[in-house]
Amino acid sequence: MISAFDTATIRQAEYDLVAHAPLDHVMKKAAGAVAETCAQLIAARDLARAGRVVALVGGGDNGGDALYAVAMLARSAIECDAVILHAEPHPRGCQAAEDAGVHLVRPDLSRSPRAVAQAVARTVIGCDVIIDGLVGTGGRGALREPFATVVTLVRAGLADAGDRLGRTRRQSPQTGHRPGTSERSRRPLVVAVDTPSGLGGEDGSVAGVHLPADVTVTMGALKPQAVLPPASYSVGQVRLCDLGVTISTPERARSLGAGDVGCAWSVPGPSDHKYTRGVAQVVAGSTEYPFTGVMCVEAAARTGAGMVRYSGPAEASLAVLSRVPEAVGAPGRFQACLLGPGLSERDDARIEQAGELMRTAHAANLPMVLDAGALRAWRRLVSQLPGGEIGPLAVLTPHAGEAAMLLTHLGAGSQRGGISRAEVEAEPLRWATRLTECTGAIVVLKGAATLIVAPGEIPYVQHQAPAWAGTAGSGDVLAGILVAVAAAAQAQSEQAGAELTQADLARRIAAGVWVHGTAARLAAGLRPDRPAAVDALSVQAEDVEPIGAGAPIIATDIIAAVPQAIRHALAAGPLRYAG
Ligand SMILES: NC(=O)C1=CN([C@@H]2O[C@H](COP(=O)(O)OP(=O)(O)OC[C@H]3O[C@@H](n4cnc5c(N)ncnc54)[C@H](O)[C@@H]3O)[C@@H](O)[C@H]2O)[C@@H](O)CC1
Ligand SMILES: [K+]
Repeated sequence: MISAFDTATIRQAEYDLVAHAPLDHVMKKAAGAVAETCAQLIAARDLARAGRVVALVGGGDNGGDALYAVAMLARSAIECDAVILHAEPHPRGCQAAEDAGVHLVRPDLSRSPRAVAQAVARTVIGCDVIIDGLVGTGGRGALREPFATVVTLVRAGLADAGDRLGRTRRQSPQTGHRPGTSERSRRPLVVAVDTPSGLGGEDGSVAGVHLPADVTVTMGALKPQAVLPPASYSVGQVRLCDLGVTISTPERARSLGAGDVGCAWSVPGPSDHKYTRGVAQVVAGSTEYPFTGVMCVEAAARTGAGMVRYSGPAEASLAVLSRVPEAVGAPGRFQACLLGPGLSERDDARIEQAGELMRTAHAANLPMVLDAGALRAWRRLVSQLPGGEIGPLAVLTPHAGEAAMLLTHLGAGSQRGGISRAEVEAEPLRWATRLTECTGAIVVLKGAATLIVAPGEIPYVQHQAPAWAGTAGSGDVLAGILVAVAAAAQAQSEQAGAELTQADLARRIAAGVWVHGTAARLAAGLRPDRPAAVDALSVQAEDVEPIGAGAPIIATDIIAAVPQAIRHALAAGPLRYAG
């Protein structure tokens, strides 16, 4: 499990720590982790020269960490510059850097932000690693000048360096030149100290310009921006430097790893059969989108449902049964239902069928997953339920556009108008939480990082899915996985004679999201675990997964990889006891 805490909580824990240990001692430990990361990244570049590091230094202890880090690197014969961008930089850090032979660059801070930024850009050219020590946990609000312009110019330079490299690669057929690994990685890598400067929102929102990192070496504990989107899209690989702080307050957000999923997963024992493993009922597809159900049903079956029942248009039933002959067309007992993929609001017969199953599930307190068409038909479907309440075991799976539509419909926006998709994308945690408050349901807000939020619970955020997973049908596969997970959870509770709780269901749903993302990674040719290496300080440079790593996939590739993803989770989970 990866846990992220509020910045103020972590700062307090660090204060408590430095009350018992000298601050410089703690800072040197932090700086040591930054220096080690830089040295490893440079070593992996396989350079004929020693390598060069440039630190961008602000006025606080974040800048102090950066100064101590370059001091350590300079002592191991790496060429280092430190660009001092504050009138009063950390004095002992400056001294340490100077003593170690670091070249201190002091742009004239009385000049325009652009002139200062150009001085920075000149220093950065040709370096291998940029250490971002402008602002850390002491940052307040959007970056001020000259940092904002410095960051803008450095970002532009990095993008340009990437483009030039791309052109070289495209030219290779004419020149016969094949860029090697070291050339591929010629763009300077950015190592953020504690957090990329400019990212400070406690809810993952991003205000103003920031410097995205390839690796973030974070101190003490993970900050919210390390896991919460959209900020988390800019932290790169996160490495935790364990300072030995103790935090007893609840997390701001958590992410399940393979071992947690292995623990949460229902596995069949010798006395199990299809009904005790969970029967999933799927209502998907319509005359407009007849074949959506194929993906939902196959995904549910491959996730390990004991049985999958399917209701949909006649032509779709044939397609479902030809692909998954194990599916059952006849209605009957079920433990969780999935309503909505490929469901058209104009298909009255199908909406009526979905409504009937929803009433059955609601009356029996069974989990139900509401996706796509069922979210669009919210008013018609939910108004049929007693009190118009969907219940705690409902799982809503909107993407940002659907969440905006639903929030608008529920009147969750401002007085003047509804919520836009862009607003949800800018503050996904805020709006997922709002949606869960309005409905009482578990909300799975889909995106590059998917949030799983239940009322009053610590939100889960899962980052496994590569960008290639954003493809037609991927959401249908997720919905199929989730209904199988929900059916298994319900079946297990029935066996134990206990009520399935919303908190338990939310955790299992997060595990289902992990399986979907991990299956997509495997399908795309990536290794199952995203190299987040949060507690390993032995990173290899190839662990820094570049944007766009992997290869294109289609939704059915994800389904095919589901069993392998589950196998990986179970292998990382506990050895179960038969008793
Ligand atoms: N306190 C501790 O126990 C430890 C702190 N450490 C480091 O210290 C950092 C926190 O240090 P500080 O509290 O000095 O704070 P920071 O260094 O994060 O930020 C303070 C500096 O940034 C400026 N600043 C704040 N908001 C700004 C904005 N929006 N635009 C431009 N400048 C802005 C302030 O004027 C000040 O100069 C951590 O992020 C971490 O890197 C680590 O060394 C570990 C131990
Ligand atoms: K920073």
